[in-house]
Formats: sequence, structure tokens, C-alpha cells
Amino acid sequence: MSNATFPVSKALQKKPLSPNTNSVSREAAEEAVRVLIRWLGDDPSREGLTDTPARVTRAFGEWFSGYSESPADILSRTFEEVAGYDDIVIVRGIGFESFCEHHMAPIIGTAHVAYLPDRRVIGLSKLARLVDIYARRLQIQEKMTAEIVNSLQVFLKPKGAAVMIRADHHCMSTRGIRKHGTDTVTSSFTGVFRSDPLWQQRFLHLVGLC
Ligand SMILES: Nc1nc2c(ncn2[C@@H]2O[C@H](COP(=O)(O)OP(=O)(O)OP(=O)(O)O)[C@@H](O)[C@H]2O)c(=O)[nH]1
Ligand SMILES: [Zn+2]
Repeated sequence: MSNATFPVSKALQKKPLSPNTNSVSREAAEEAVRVLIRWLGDDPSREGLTDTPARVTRAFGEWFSGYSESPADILSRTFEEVAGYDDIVIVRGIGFESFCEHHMAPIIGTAHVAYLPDRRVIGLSKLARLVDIYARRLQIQEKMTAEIVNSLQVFLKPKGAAVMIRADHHCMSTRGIRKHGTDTVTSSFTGVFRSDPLWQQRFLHLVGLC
């Protein structure tokens, strides 16, 4: 279990650069793809590959759209808690696709995101959007887990938040050590989920781990 420092760093709150508005032009990105194709030993000007650099940059824009989205924006719309509800809110099994920052290889996984409301709740879809904002960046699993839990704590201000992620790292299964069928589990807690073993146990029970 991680001991991510809290409160969250200022960097988390800054609006990140978008792949479309940063200092590298789309033309330069497409040229980089052509260089890679040449480096592989193929010819970027042959018929089947002429449109590939444009497709690849478009695909990267989608896979890495998290750089142009801000957790503050999606977590700003909250609702008064329904009177009398005083238990965990959890969305389980949020599927995501990410890419490891070491090899840019896919990380395919699921996240469980929970919080204990302090008067306010948030639309459930926003928890899944929060996962995607951080998944659609170059990541390591530990950082992604901590970023999700910390931004939920900072912007929603619940009594506590808990995140658990299970993922398959393709850099471990399709290359290098080539171990298939492994998964990596990380978790991160704030507030009561961190300070009170009973709340933490309850979260683990809800995600089916105890
Ligand atoms: N802690 C952590 N490590 C990761 C994650 N994703 C990939 N890695 C690891 O990052 C490490 C990078 O190791 P390096 O030795 O620099 O790179 P490498 O020579 O390609 O390593 P191998 O994968 O062992 O061939 C590898 O051990 C990967 O398994 C992640 O989310 N968290
Ligand atoms: Zn990797």
C-alpha cells in the first residue's frame, strides 16, 4: 500500500499542456514517426505507410488526451449529499488503457475508486473520468494511483478516498522478461481510509480482497 504524501503537490493542480497546443507542431510529430519507421528498416514513402504518420499522431492525441484535461474541471461540479447517507461511495471495475513511461507500452487495467462523503457527493461518471485523465498520460502505476486518490481528496474534500488499481503491463508481457498472466496491484488511501483500519478493511471487502 502506498504512503503517498498528502496534501497533493502544486503540480497536480496545474492545467497540463495539451498535445495540440504545446510547442511541438503536428508536422514535427509526424516527421518523428517517419524517422522511427526508417529506423525500423521500412520506407515511410511506400504506399501503405504514407498516411501512417498522420494516423499515429491522431491516435497519440487520443491515447494521451489526459494532458489537456484537468481534474479540477471535472471535480468542480458537486451535489449536496442525500440526507442520511453516511457510507462509502465506490465505483468498481473502471477499465482503462494507459502507457508506461519507460517503454511507452500499454498498461491495461481496472481501477476501483471510493470515497466517504463529507456533505457533498459527485457524479459517478466523474470518478471514471478522473481515472481516464491520469491513465491517458505516460505513467507508472504507483503514480497514477496516488494522483487519482490525491486529486479526489483535494478537490472533493471527502472524509477519505481510496483507490486500487490492477493492471497488466505489456512491457513485461510482450517484451523483456515476457511473463504473461501477471498483474500488478497498487492502492492508495487518504483520510479515514488511511487512519482507520476499519474503513480500510471495509474498502478492501467491497473490492473483494478480504
Ligand atoms: N514500479 C514500476 N515499474 C514499472 C511500471 N511499468 C513498467 N515498469 C518497470 O520499469 C522498469 C524499467 O527498467 P529498466 O531496467 O530501466 O528498463 P529495461 O532494461 O527495458 O527493463 P526490462 O523490462 O527488465 O527489460 C522495468 O522493470 C519495468 O517492468 C510501473 O508502473 N511501475
Ligand atoms: Zn514499461
